[in-house]
Amino acid sequence: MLEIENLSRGFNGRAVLREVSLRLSPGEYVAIVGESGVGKSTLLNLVAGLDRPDAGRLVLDGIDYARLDEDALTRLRRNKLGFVFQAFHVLPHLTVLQNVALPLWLRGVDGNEADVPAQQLLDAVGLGERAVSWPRELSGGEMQRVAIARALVHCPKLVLADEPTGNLDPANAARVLTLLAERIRQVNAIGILVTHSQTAAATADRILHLTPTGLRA
Ligand SMILES: Nc1ncnc2c1ncn2[C@@H]1O[C@H](COP(=O)(O)OP(=O)(O)OP(=O)(O)O)[C@@H](O)[C@H]1O
Repeated sequence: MLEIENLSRGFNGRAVLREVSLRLSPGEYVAIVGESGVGKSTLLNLVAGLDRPDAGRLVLDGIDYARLDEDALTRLRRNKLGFVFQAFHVLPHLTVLQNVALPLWLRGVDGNEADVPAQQLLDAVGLGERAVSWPRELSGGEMQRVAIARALVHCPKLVLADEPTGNLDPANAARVLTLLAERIRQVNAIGILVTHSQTAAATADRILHLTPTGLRA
């Protein structure tokens, strides 16, 4: 269970999020839409533990992680979260397969053992034949698909995606969105997708609108 309770965040004295609340159970996948600048990415960054709220609680499986110290927060992110962000950090000195296997290595899975699920995810995003390529040899959209494979490989319980199909052609966008929704259901995860695309939002179970006064259906 993810509980977002009265979450507030402002920058330079200007309130962006005001007491935003949302409760999601395992298996729930929601899309958050809203005008540019309303605070969608700000909200996702808070839920991802990449930024801290000014006020409010973020509770995942009973733990208020808005208040954890950096080490504990890093462990929680590593074990339970999968992110697909606009600024995807594909590591240049690792091959495509190694990049995807990385979340498994960080959880102590042996190198060879990690290769199997990493290859499966690469196949699922249509990059099975690029496993030994280097990130510099990929296009922007291919790199984005590597980032998506990496975000899902360790079956995270909380999957967060910020405009995950921004650089993709319609066919690959559809493939990635299907994979995202399937994975979330398969592992009974909680999913939050932030997007401007109606088509992308429609792949989630429910659409929520973020407005200056909060989240509404
Ligand atoms: N680190 C920051 N420092 C100062 N202002 C910030 C910071 N992060 C976000 N903001 C401001 O907060 C507001 C909300 O930004 P955010 O990126 O969350 O909006 P968004 O709804 O995701 O927009 P878009 O749909 O255009 O991506 C914006 O006015 C932005 O300038």
